[in-house]
Amino acid sequence: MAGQPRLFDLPDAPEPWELAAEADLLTAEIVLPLPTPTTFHYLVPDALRDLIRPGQRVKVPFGRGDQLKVGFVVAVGSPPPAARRLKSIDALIDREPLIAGDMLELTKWISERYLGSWGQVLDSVIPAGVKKQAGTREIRCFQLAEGALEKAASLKLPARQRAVLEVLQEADGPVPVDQLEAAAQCGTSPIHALRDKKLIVPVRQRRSTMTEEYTPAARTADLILNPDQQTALDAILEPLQAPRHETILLHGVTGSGKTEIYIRAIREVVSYGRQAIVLVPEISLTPQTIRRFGSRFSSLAVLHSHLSDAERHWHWQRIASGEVEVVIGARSAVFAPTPHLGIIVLDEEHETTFKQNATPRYHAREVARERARRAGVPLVLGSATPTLESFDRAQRGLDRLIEMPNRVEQRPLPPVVIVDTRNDALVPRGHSIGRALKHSIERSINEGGQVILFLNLRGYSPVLWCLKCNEGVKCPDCDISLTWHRDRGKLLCHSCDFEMPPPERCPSCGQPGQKYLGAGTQKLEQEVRSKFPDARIVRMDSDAMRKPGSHDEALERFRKGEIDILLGTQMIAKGLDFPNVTLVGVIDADSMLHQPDLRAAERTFQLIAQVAGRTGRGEKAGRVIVQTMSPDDAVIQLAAEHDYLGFAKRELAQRREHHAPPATNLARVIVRGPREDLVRAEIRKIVETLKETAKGRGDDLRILGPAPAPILRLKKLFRYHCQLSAPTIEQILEWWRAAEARFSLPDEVELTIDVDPLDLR
Ligand SMILES: Nc1ncnc2c1ncn2[C@@H]1O[C@H](COP(=O)(O)OP(=O)(O)OP(=O)(O)O)[C@@H](O)[C@H]1O
Ligand SMILES: [Zn+2]
Repeated sequence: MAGQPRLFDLPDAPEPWELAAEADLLTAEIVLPLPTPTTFHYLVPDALRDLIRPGQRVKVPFGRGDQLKVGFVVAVGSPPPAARRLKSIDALIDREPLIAGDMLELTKWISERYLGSWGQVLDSVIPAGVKKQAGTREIRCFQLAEGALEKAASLKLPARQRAVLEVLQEADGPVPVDQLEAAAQCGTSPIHALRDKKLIVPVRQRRSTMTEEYTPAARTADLILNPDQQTALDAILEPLQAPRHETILLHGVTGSGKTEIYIRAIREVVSYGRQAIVLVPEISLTPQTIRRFGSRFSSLAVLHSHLSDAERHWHWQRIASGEVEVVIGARSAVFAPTPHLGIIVLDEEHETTFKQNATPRYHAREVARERARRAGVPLVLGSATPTLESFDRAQRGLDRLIEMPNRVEQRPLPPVVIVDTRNDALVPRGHSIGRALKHSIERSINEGGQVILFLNLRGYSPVLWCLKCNEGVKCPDCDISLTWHRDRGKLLCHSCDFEMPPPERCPSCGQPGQKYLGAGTQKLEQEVRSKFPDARIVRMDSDAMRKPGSHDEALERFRKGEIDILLGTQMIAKGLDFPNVTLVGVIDADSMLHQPDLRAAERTFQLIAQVAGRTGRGEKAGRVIVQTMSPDDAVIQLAAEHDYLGFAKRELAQRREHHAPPATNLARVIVRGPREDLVRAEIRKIVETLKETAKGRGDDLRILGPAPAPILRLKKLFRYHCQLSAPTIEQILEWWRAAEARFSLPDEVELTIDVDPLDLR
């Protein structure tokens, strides 16, 4: 800020009496959900003076036509020095602020860090159910008027009216009419009489209509920590007790007992009267974790994606009141309105679902880091396979690294056997399960163990191949092969909602003779059933687990031993802890490896290590079979050796060489629209502007592209992209802001900027 402008600098300076009048004006600074970084000042009408606070929504006239728009109040104060002729706020929407001051500041930070508009961030951060006050109802109540009791003492009142006054005196606050009638054993007339005498006054209050009571799970005792766990816990307790902010990366192999450490650290936080937020990848996928927390803490709020608006609002209020000790939730739970935050834990730190794939494109880990920093509390990141971003930070001493290289009770990590499917007797003939894996499954089941089979592809066949065109049948709206879902008799696009019955002739050349290629989980299920007719089998993927609760139910049956083989997509790779699993089979390690993505190797390593981690967790030993056509690939070999450090070292060197994260920072610009020529022309202009703006900002700003996006057409729109890279994120942000002001896009073309992109398709 340049300081207060002096009076004579103003084009037409107000007369002194105008200024005096302005001194008494109250204005509010408002952000609107528009794609602009600007805030707007409005006059606060007298009627709202005592009611208006930051965090509330208001309706304000906007633009030439004074169209009413909804915005958030972010500050209240005297008019800004240079402001002239301000418009007035039209109406106040919320009685109470929807968001506290510190969280307002955090949303502002997000809008800056991820190049979004503050208004849009605010709008998306506050759940719809909270805005609507879903699940609450306005109730007519009565309370005592001021001095009512003294006044009543000098009056002769009928017994019923006295009874009403007594009830209100005892209640010490507003009482709903029906409750008042019941407690005073009267009808409405004594109440109305008292109101007419001005002894009681009506008030409206919002009450929850939710009756759901939280039933705590059966309590279980704490485990005795082993020395590794104790060391890790001590490292977390130190900043916790100080208290100060520190980010701790807990790199512990699968089954090293990380959850128990979180629980102990949170126990400490709760003993200070503070609250904890635990972020997990996708809540409906981790019922076990929730149950574990539920059995250790008396008040829990679980924020999962199946909540109704009313339930979400109810939880939000419980959390804001401070009564909830632990909030567990997916990505957006990082915004839980805990009044006295004590710690944030982010489990399975490597999961990509922590990054939001729509505006605002924030990463929950970075938001958690910023929130924890502002609150002066620790952030704990846990994973057996940390992202290279987090591992690199820790190695450079920016965050604290704690290693837990061993499983609890000295259990060994399972041996991993790599099977080369090129020489298998079955796989080249179209089977998904090769000979070695088949024998291992038989042996495991005969010995009373359970089996997990992993294939990261849902549907029956991923491709319907035309032998004439030598091409798969694609979605008419996307550049993506349609997947055959035999159970529904349809070809589906996994990107949009398109579906169609399988065509008898190739839609592109009109010739018959098409072939289904490859196998998804549905085909795998069929093969497993025919190979192991006596086994009890369950398939777990988003098609099979569509009903809320079905996932939890299937896992419960697996835990009880009612299922022999659990097969599925990455849904089964996450955090499951079943002691009787003696075999894990990875059907196809290559599909992930050959993706055109800078993180393909990292994802392959993570997935193999994580699925492998589901076995050997109990008394029985476990083993893992990885089927691949690239048995010599270094990544697959390092995963088989459980060598995270070796992998990280190798991959970090490669990223450095290719100027890829974490050696550099990226932002991806995507331009899309219905006309390819327009989109291409616009991305070229944008790149030109970016190149010009980069001049004089140092030679380490780089721009890649423009180029067609790997999926050129998606949901009917053509997509082109480019990538900005720079040594620091601040450089990227400043560069973009300087260039952005100079873009002017035609209406049919949309632009998205994705800071720290994870999805590069
Ligand atoms: N100190 C301990 N003594 C005995 N058992 C323990 C101890 N700590 C944890 N366990 C048990 O070890 C198992 C693995 O622990 P946990 O699930 O916390 O591992 P994790 O590190 O989170 O693994 P993953 O990364 O695979 O999810 C659990 O069944 C847990 O109850
Ligand atoms: Zn599609």
